[in-house]
Amino acid sequence: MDGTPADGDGQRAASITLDGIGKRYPDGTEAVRDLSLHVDAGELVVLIGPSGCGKSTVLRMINRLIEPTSGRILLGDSDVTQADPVRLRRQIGYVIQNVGLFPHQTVAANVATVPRLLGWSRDRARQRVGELLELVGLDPTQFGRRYPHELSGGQRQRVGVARALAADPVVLLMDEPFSAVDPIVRTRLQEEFLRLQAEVRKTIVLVTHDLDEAVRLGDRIAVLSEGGQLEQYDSPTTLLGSPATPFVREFVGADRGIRRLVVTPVTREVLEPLPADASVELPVVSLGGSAYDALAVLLTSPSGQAVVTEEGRPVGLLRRERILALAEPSS
Ligand SMILES: Nc1ncnc2c1ncn2[C@@H]1O[C@H](COP(=O)(O)OP(=O)(O)OP(=O)(O)O)[C@@H](O)[C@H]1O
Repeated sequence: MDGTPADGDGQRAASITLDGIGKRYPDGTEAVRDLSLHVDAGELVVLIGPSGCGKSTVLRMINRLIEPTSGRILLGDSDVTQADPVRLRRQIGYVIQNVGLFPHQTVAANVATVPRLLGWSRDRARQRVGELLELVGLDPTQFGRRYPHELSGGQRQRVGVARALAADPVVLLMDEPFSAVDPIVRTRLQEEFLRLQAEVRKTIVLVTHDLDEAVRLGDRIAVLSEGGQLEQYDSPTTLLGSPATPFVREFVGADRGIRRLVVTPVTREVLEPLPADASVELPVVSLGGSAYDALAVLLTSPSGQAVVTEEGRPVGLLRRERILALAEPSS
């Protein structure tokens, strides 16, 4: 986009402002009514809500695969409804559930799709493809020449992400990007994706059905109900700790306390001093690791205790009850 803000690292990311957007389909279905939402540059926001609440419609309005019938959408301070849609889409990466790779093109050619459309030289495109495949954890010499059917589901998904990042977009839109792979691969892809995001710091809007995924990935989560109504827009911890409406309370469910542990770190506040006779047999938990991982360790500790370490040095004792108390809903 012209006038797109660049951050200090020279990487580009634009804020997104949805200003009272609405979509009424030609058959009269009002998929989204008057939704306003702001996503900061470099932020990862997850849209979640029951099937049919309008998540995909919202996402596709941002890159104008669907035209809004009311309201404005700004990238940075430019109105996307005034932009040329084809040019706009080249500036916005888009990743969908089954990736949509071109089956008769190699991985390298798939990733180079947008750079080619933008008229990059062959050398520049080739170099970029190499960088991106490395970035998503695929060896370019090994995978660049393969065809999509020669990859696993998780590898295809990584190629999809690499392709979406190819032309250094200001925004990345992801519609259920990890839901087509099995749960173990999904968790690994999510972890890799968080590492990738820490590096590229794109503004990302991600749609999912999976609350655990939303909690793991989102800087903020927007919970939508029918008609794209915004029920709550908050950090995962606040959402799980203080659901704003009965709808959200029901949506996040009775086990929200346990979910909250995923995004709660083990801090010094929950530690007790290590007794002088602390058994060397106690399992070990890392300071700053998630309370959820700590609970997994504590559940297998016969005494319900673990030693907490920082950079390998013991710094305190953690009891199972302290972690369970963190899971108690505050409301
Ligand atoms: N082209 C269309 N014409 C008419 N109605 C549509 C069209 N596309 C979507 N809808 C309707 O708009 C509403 C929102 O659909 P949308 O796909 O945005 O929801 P969603 O939250 O992404 O759903 P899911 O989670 O099931 O993918 C639904 O009632 C859907 O039936």
